Amino acid sequence: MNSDRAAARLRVVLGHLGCPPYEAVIAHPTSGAISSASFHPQQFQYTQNNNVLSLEQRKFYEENGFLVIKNLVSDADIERFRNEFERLCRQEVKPPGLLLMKDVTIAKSVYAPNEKVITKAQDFQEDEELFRYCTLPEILKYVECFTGPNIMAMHTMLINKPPDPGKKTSRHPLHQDLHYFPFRPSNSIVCAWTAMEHIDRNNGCLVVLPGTHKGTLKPHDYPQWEGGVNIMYHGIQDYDKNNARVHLVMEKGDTVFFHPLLIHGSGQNRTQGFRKAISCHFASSSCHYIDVTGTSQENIEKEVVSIADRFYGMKGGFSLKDIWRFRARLVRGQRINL
Ligand SMILES: CCCCCCCCCCCCCC(=O)SCCNC(=O)CCNC(=O)[C@H](O)C(C)(C)COP(=O)(O)OP(=O)(O)OC[C@H]1O[C@@H](n2cnc3c(N)ncnc32)[C@H](O)[C@@H]1OP(=O)(O)O
Ligand SMILES: Nc1ncnc2c1ncn2[C@@H]1O[C@H](COP(=O)(O)OP(=O)(O)OP(=O)(O)O)[C@@H](O)[C@H]1O
Ligand SMILES: O=C(O)CCC(=O)C(=O)O
Ligand SMILES: [Fe+2]
Ligand SMILES: [Mg+2]
Repeated sequence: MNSDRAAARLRVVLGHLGCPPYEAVIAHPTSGAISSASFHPQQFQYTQNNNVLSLEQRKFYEENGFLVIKNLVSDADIERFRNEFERLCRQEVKPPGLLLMKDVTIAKSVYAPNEKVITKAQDFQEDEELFRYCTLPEILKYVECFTGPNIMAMHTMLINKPPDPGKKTSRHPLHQDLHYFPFRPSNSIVCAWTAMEHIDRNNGCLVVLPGTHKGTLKPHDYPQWEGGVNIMYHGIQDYDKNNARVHLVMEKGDTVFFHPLLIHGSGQNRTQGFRKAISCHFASSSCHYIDVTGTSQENIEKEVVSIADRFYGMKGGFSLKDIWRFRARLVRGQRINL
């Protein structure tokens, strides 16, 4: 009997015995009941055993490489992130390490320090108000399902996708986030991305290729786009065009958790609003750094190191690993390797 059928049968049997539903049985592994592990030997590769995800949710992530949790972050918190982002853009506060990035088209036209020129605020680990996002118990509860108990916040972003300036530069090409990360194993890394308003295809929602997390890391480079491409927006050149693209329509507060090998991107913003999302990449602190020399990640390492040289004045001697170690923050449990 295959394990799906076994699980279905168990549910029927337990139902007859008046036992709680299958998920609840998983929640009490010490009660002497049969745990999910004994039913799915080696079946779960991308999620950890705990009692947070339902069997359905676990299977969905295992199969697809992402999971949307509706209404996870409160309106009040999102309002706070929005206000803080505006303060950062007006440069009323300047937390150390924060990178304010402009859209390539906008950077070359006007400049005034306000939220209409900033495409992305990155590395807000020293901004107490925004970094709250990475410590929200409702976020970490899910993150733990992928990373286990020792959790580092590795990379933070508030994305403020501008109305497309007419050159399609507001798009983010299809990519795998792992391309940017010099640490492994990939299954212990997860991105949390929360919609700060209603997001659909009109304002450039996330687009995912379900199941691509089961593949390998692909070579990335700048796409050949006529209108220009933002710095470091590398894309995959040769992904399977037959792969179904799924557009994630999300409401304010909805949060998607996704695997760093999942191929994703975002389309152009055809509205006049600045489409906002906040995100953090988390990793188990027991992950280890790798040397990317001689791999497809060498091109991004060179770019990151040169920006860090310029930004932090780290003249020479610093590796990608040093840059990551310096920006990473522990959010739960113990700091081990990272
Ligand atoms: C320490 C770094 C760690 C990063 C880790 C990344 C991991 C990511 C992992 C997660 C996965 C995430 C996946 C991702 O998200 S990948 C995207 C990640 N992007 C970045 O990290 C970008 C970081 N941005 C910056 O550092 C600054 O904004 C830069 C240095 C770019 C400009 O700085 P600043 O604003 O102070 O500079 P300026 O106004 O004096 O202009 C200087 C020159 O630069 C030109 N210019 C400006 N903007 C852009 C642009 N957008 N595209 C192309 N060019 C641009 C500008 O026209 C001018 O050129 P020119 O007129 O002289 O020719
Ligand atoms: N033909 C294509 N070849 C390569 N990448 C594409 C192609 N079409 C879209 N993409 C990329 O896929 C992502 C989303 O595509 P999507 O089709 O949603 O956006 P769009 O083309 O900007 O807008 P729309 O199709 O809604 O008019 C973006 O990252 C975009 O860069
Ligand atoms: O457009 C977005 O919000 C997501 C962009 C993205 O995937 C990234 O920055 O890694
Ligand atoms: Fe990404
Ligand atoms: Mg399209």
